[in-house]
Amino acid sequence: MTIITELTTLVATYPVYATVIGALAYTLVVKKLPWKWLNRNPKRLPSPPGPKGYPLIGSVFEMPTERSWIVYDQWFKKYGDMVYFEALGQPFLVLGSLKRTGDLLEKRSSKYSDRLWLPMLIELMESDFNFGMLPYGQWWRRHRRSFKDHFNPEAIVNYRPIQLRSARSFLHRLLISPERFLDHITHTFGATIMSVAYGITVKESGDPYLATGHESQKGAAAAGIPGSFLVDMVPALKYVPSWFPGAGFKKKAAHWRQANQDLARIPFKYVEQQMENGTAVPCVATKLIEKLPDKSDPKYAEERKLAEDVAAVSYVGGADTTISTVQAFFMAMALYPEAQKKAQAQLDSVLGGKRLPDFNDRPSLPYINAMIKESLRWNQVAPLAVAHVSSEDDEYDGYFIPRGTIVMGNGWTILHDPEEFQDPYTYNPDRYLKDGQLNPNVRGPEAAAFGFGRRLWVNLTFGSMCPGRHMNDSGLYCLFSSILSVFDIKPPVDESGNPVQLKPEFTSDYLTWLVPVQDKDWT
Ligand code: HEM
Repeated sequence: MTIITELTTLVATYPVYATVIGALAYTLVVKKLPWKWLNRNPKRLPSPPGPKGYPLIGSVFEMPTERSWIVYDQWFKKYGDMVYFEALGQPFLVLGSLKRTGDLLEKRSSKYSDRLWLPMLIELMESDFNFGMLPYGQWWRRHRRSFKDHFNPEAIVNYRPIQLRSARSFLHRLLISPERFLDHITHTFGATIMSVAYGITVKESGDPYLATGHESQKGAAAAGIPGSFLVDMVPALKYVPSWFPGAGFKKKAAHWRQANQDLARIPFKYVEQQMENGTAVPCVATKLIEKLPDKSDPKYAEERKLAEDVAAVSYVGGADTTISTVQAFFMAMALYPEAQKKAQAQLDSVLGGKRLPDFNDRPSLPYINAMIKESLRWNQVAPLAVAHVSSEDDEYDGYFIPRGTIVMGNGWTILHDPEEFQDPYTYNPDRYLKDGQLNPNVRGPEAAAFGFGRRLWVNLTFGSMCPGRHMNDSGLYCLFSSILSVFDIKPPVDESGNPVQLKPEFTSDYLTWLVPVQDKDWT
């Protein structure tokens, strides 16, 4: 039998193999390569500089799998501040300066604002409630508009009492069990968001809402990196049944799908019931539910889904990012006692050692404000932000960039540029201050810490994209100022009582974590 006959028999006998082989062929031959064959680059413009790779497979073996932002940073030194490569026919473009992110992700945002469609994350795990994953379009825009109503700079002022209460309860927990500070950080931010979004007061430990949230976040971290699952490269694999050898991803997807559904649906349903009983605590969800049309309205189901999504996304967008920043802050305080002392001296002079800080003190605490900036820069939580995808062929600076290119701004490179941030690996809040006040002429980390491009609605000058950054900012202020007004943060000591030499190492995940923080039991 020839190989063709063998293949035909196999395919006829086992439709699953037919799906897998067909899907692979479609992906490699039809989907990934046509721009080269169809005349989409009539001027024969070159691709931007970058590793050339091998025919067909491209740079698949050079593509970094660990701490990719550092590898891309080295590539910028070799190829310039814009690096292009292909892997298995998929084009990638990594941008290493604010000029490049500004030119493409902001000025040409109509062409560069799409998202990757990751079948594992979005379809199989049903993470589409997180509008950060949705493609650019009307459905995404409606989510963003609604989210903005609840998390814009004016709206978040209403959440200050919750943030203050959470910060004070954090201090209490820290006093009782300082060695469990990592658990306390996690609990504090989960509790704050559950209270803001759903008016729910979580349990002191073993809370089921927080456990579900953590499980959902784990799924997003695992499936959020393009290429982590083969089904992202070969979408038709999603039809493979879960009993099929090698289809373990389907079981994982089912587990995380359940967590996502529980996260989005259970607390929202709880609030609906509380509202019916007249016992609901005012929160984002109550406001969203109040605005829903009548149940008999044909638009009700769609509007309710949108409301459910918007309440839930505050957890997935806000918890891990902020928690990781606070963990890094603890490390920075232990490593840089001078910075800690300066902050404490300022707190003492404002509070007189008699009370805890509140939001009215913020203008008098420029050093704390500088610490927030430096904490976002020093350990950048999302070094490559969230990947954008180009939705049209484009010509830029004499180069051809095909539609479907995955475009990433390397925020880490931008925020560790020694020209802009002297001695960039040192935690130094003073870099943002002049005569004791925030210096408006120094670039803040907001320019690159929160992503890039037009998927934002406020403050175009920052080019910031994360719509939760105001909430994040007030949460960090509240916590940093509260902790340093009553605690000293020091490195742990060894058996002889000597301070342990700490080394800040960060993981290589989609969001970075201090090693080994991400291995802890988070519930
Ligand atoms: C240190 C804290 C945070 C960091 C570093 C961060 C970072 C980011 C980044 C890099 C993006 C994607 C930007 C891009 O596409 O280029 C993003 C999007 C988003 N963030 Fe944040 N974030 C933080 C806190 C928060 C908080 C507290 C919330 C919610 C209360 C939030 C909600 C969101 C949402 C909903 C999106 C999706 C926006 C969209 O696609 O239109 N984030 N964030």
